Amino acid sequence: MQTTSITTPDTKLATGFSRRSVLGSAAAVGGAALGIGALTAGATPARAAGQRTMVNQPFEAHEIVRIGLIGLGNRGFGMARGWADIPGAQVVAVCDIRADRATRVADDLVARGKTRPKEYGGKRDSFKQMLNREELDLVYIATPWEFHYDQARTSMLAGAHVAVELPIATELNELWDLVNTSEMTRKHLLLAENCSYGRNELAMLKMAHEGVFGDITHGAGGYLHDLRALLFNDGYYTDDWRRLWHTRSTASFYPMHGLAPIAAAMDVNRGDRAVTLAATATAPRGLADYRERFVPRDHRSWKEEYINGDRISCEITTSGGRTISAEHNVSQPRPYSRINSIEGSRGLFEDYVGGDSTGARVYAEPLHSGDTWRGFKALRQEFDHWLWKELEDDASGSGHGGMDYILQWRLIQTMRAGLVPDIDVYDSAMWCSPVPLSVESLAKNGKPVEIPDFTRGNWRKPRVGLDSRQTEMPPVP
Ligand SMILES: NC(=O)c1ccc[n+]([C@@H]2O[C@H](COP(=O)([O-])OP(=O)(O)OC[C@H]3O[C@@H](n4cnc5c(N)ncnc54)[C@H](O)[C@@H]3O)[C@@H](O)[C@H]2O)c1
Repeated sequence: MQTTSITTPDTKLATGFSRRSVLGSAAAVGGAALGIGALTAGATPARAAGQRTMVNQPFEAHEIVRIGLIGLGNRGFGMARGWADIPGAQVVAVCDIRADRATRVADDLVARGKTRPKEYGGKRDSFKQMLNREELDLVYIATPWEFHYDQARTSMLAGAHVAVELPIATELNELWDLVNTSEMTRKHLLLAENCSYGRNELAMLKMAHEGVFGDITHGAGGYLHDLRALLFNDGYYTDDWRRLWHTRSTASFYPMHGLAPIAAAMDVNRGDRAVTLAATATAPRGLADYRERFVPRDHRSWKEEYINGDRISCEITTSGGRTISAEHNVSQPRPYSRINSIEGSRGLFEDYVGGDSTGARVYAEPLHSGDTWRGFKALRQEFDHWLWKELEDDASGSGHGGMDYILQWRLIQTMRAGLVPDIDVYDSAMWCSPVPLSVESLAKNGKPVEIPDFTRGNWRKPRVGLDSRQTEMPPVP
């Protein structure tokens, strides 16, 4: 399936994406566009004229949401069906640098009874042609990480709201540039963080907000997923893009799946603020060991050197005296876990006990006593989020236990009804900031570095986010 080579360092340099920038240099691509220049962790760039906050900014109401998709590999193909199935959403255009993948998705949607979307592809910047020609309300981006920033920024400048797969960008000035572009264009950009809509995560959020755990003091989350077989599978990640990141940088590439729900439960950017991050990295052992045992000697991966630590741990502090541990490890054998645990003055919750999320346990006063863990089932039922009560049947069978569908339904609902999105550009930037900040902290031998206040002071105001009030999906015209 590997027809076009796009991930060699040389072609990347041609797009403005350089190896040095991945290593945490502040001199990456887009900052110059809005005059950001080189940034260190704590610096806050001034707002340009005409730029104002997107905090509490509702979407304009859309009768129908016209969606364009960029990147139609593993993730994009699966999500295309979900987008097309949401009431009042239409996938009107699809784009992949590999044109055959655009055709595959278009064929699939037609086979499922949908109108055929326009196909774009063949070139690295075919997405620009799509953005120029199509009237799009929403662009969804599921390309390799190195393309997210440019594609997201260009989409907002073309007049569309944007949902981006993890991470929205990998450099600090790119994160700032996305914040600034969103504020300037009045277009929302959000991380398509499906795990924020996990059933346990949303129940945990509601319990945190209703005081079940008392004053929250600590949480832990992350992405612990044995990806070794997929990373070395020739047919999976296009042109090896994900494995190659492990040759370029020592960084926490992808902790957001576990970090985002914990940050939401702590009201980060909505009453509290993440202020410092300190990172540690273990030696890189897992990928080389796997290759040694399972990959033939003539495989191209034998030319690679893996430099990313197997486990990158980030300790985050908040202005409210809380701490968050955010972990990343995809290089060692282990059962899957996003950790997902939280504790406070009256109790605690732990997910992924016994290997998966069905083993979640809780202990909270005055309900529980005697040093004995209780199962989470009854409390989950009591604190079940309205989205799950409403959409359980529709979501069943969709990706990642249904949370992909819930994310998609809720985003389309907020767009159609003209509501404030649950996740905004500030949440997205904060959740993705461990990517560059872990590099910066590691370069300083693990010293804490400042996490920027992407809200520029608006974090103090408590406001609604994922713990939303129940509202209806507008009827389809
Ligand atoms: N939220 C989740 O649960 C979840 C799950 C899997 C993947 N992801 C994310 O989705 C993204 C894609 O991952 P994947 O596993 O689908 O990778 P993939 O390699 O299967 O797909 C990437 C696709 O992007 C295309 N592409 C590359 N450059 C392009 C360009 N300039 N224009 C248009 N298309 C381009 C490739 O041809 C390929 O089809 C990643 O960011 C990944 O982290 C998220």
